[in-house]
Parts: sequence; C-alpha cells; structure tokens
Amino acid sequence: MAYNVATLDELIAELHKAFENDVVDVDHVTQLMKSYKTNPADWKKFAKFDRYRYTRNLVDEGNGKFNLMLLCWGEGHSSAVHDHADAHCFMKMLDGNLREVRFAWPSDSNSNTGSPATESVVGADAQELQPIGSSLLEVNGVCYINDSLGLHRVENPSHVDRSVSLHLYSPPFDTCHMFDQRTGKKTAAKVTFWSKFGERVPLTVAPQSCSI
Ligand SMILES: O=C(O)CCSS
Ligand SMILES: [Fe+2]
Repeated sequence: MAYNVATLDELIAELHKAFENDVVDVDHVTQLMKSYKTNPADWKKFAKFDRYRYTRNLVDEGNGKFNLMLLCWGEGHSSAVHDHADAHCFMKMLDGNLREVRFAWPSDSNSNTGSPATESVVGADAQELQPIGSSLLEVNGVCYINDSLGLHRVENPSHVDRSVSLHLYSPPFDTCHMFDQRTGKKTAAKVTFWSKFGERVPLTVAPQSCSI
C-alpha cells in the first residue's frame, strides 16, 4: 500500500478507516502517521501552550475507537514516568524534539505480561525504576509503545524551543498510572484536556491533573 497522506484531515480520515475493525494493525497505523508530513497550518488551531506544564489538546475522538490529541511542550517540560492503561500509544513529532526514556515495570509487578502490580510499591520494597532505553524523537518521526513494552517518560530537552507532538491512544483512556522513578511507587492519575477541538476547556472548581 502506498502511504501518501497530505493533510491532517486526510490522516484523520485514514485513521478512522484503519480503526473500523477491532484488530489494531500497529504497522499500518505507524506508516499512516509517518506518511503525514507536518504542516503547522493544519494543526496550529489546536496548539495551546501553558507556561508551567505540557498541555493535552483533543483533536478527534476517532468514532470512539481512539483519541487523537496534540501535546504542546514548553521549554524543558516533561511528563512523569507513566503507563498507557493497556492501550496502544502512537506518538508523532510535529515540531521540535522530544526525548523518550523507557523503563522496566517495577520489579514487584508480573513483568512477563506487562500487567502492572496490583499493589503500589512502598517502604522497604521501594526500588528505583530501571531505564531500558532512550531516544530522541525528531520532526515527522513516529514511535509506538504499549504496556507490554514498558513505561516511559517524555520530555522536551530544549530550554529554548517548544515542541508539539501528535498522540493517538486506542482504546481511549482518561486514567493511567504515574510512577515515582526513585521508589517505583505507582499512583493512579486522571488525565484531561486543556482544550477540545481548538476550544479551551473551562477550568472546573476542583483543579484536575490534566497531564501526567
Ligand atoms: O499526557 C499524556 O498523554 C502522556 C504524554 S507521553 S505518551
Ligand atoms: Fe506516554
């Protein structure tokens, strides 16, 4: 199959088709996302930055099969170490760079299936997470992770440039887990959106953790 996706709207249309049945073809989705060459005119309406932390901006709800979102990283912004709630995670660089550092699950989990430990690690059992890989993601590059491949932390390594990445999660999720890198302690984290379809999501009275 020739992959030739010219605009973000065309990519979204092809992704809707790719997720029509229940089996996710990881290679096909990766090739689709790779074939789209970033064009700020396509996505700048979704690109909202916050001075203090990266923002999550919903672009498309994928007919309920996936969430597609733009993540905007200010200089030096980083996520926590986190899992992906048993979902597929595809990540494409649209502007700038990101560094991804991968970690093994905390040693007390059943790492064979990638299924997270049921107990959080506390006290004497605390063990530092073990890095298992690191990569610099460059513009138009695509990377893929799911829980069987480990955990990761994503950061904007630049202290002068901002970064923008396009993330697809399938199935969609609004809660995952963060991990303390020093102790391996796992904490549930609710993730929300800074904006949806280009419009700011009104702040609720109770501040929600919108990124991880
Ligand atoms: O906030 C998130 O969705 C994690 C970004 S790195 S996959
Ligand atoms: Fe992630």
